[in-house]
Amino acid sequence: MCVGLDTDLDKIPRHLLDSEDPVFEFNRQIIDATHEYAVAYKPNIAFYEALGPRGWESLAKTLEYIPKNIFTIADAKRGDIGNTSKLYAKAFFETMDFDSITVAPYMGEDSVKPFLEFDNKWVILLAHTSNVGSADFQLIIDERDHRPLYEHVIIKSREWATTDQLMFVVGATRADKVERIREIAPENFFLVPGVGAQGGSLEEVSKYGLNSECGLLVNSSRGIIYVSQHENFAKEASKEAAKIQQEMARLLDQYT
Ligand SMILES: O=C(O)c1cc(=O)[nH]c(=O)n1[C@@H]1O[C@H](COP(=O)(O)O)[C@@H](O)[C@H]1O
Repeated sequence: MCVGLDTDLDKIPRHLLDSEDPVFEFNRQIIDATHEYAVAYKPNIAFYEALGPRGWESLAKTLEYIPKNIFTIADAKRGDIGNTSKLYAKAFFETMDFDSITVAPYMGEDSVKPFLEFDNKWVILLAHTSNVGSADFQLIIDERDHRPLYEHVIIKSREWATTDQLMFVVGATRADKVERIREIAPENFFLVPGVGAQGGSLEEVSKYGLNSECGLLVNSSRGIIYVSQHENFAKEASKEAAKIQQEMARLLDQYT
């Protein structure tokens, strides 16, 4: 399970607003409360960027606070011409020591490759996303081979990277696609957002998406971190994280 740190000053419990760095204070308590159930944390960079320099500071402190054995994802959805991507990669892999970053594939090979040039770092490429707009481009069928565009993204990008540096974003909201995606990317890990607040089915995703290494990193952000607005919010988040993690363990047993 991956806990999404989509920390929004308008949504965190009010009493935290009196602390010196409310975003970090919220994240600190969430991390303390959930780390025994999580294998990854995914701060969504937009939530920090929106706050300007103090947001970047909260992000840096949060990254430093996450236990070192837990995988970190900079959910930044970057990707640009080669020399720019190189600096995005440097920003998230060197200046900040994230283990991975979400990358948009739209600009193609030279925009993705700079992220793959770092040892022990991962690219998480958007393949089939969880939002309604995913249908606008990702589902367009290529008449030459009748494949939707997102399948081309997966097939092509697998030529650029080994399976231990490339994951794909596969939204939970269209579980019907997961079986097919697992066929064309049997070994890659999938980052699966869209359970919880967006309504995706963990059961369906597990049924079709699990592989012998597990292969699924299931993210929930709002469904865990905003489960309570009260002073004991972290305890409630912990209970919710435990519940989801136990459900995942059950599904892992059932489907592998
Ligand atoms: O790359 C992502 O993480 C992502 C891809 C996608 O297809 N859908 C999606 O919701 N996400 C992110 O996953 C998180 C989902 O948040 P919740 O819906 O609150 O669990 C947000 O940070 C989204 O930006």
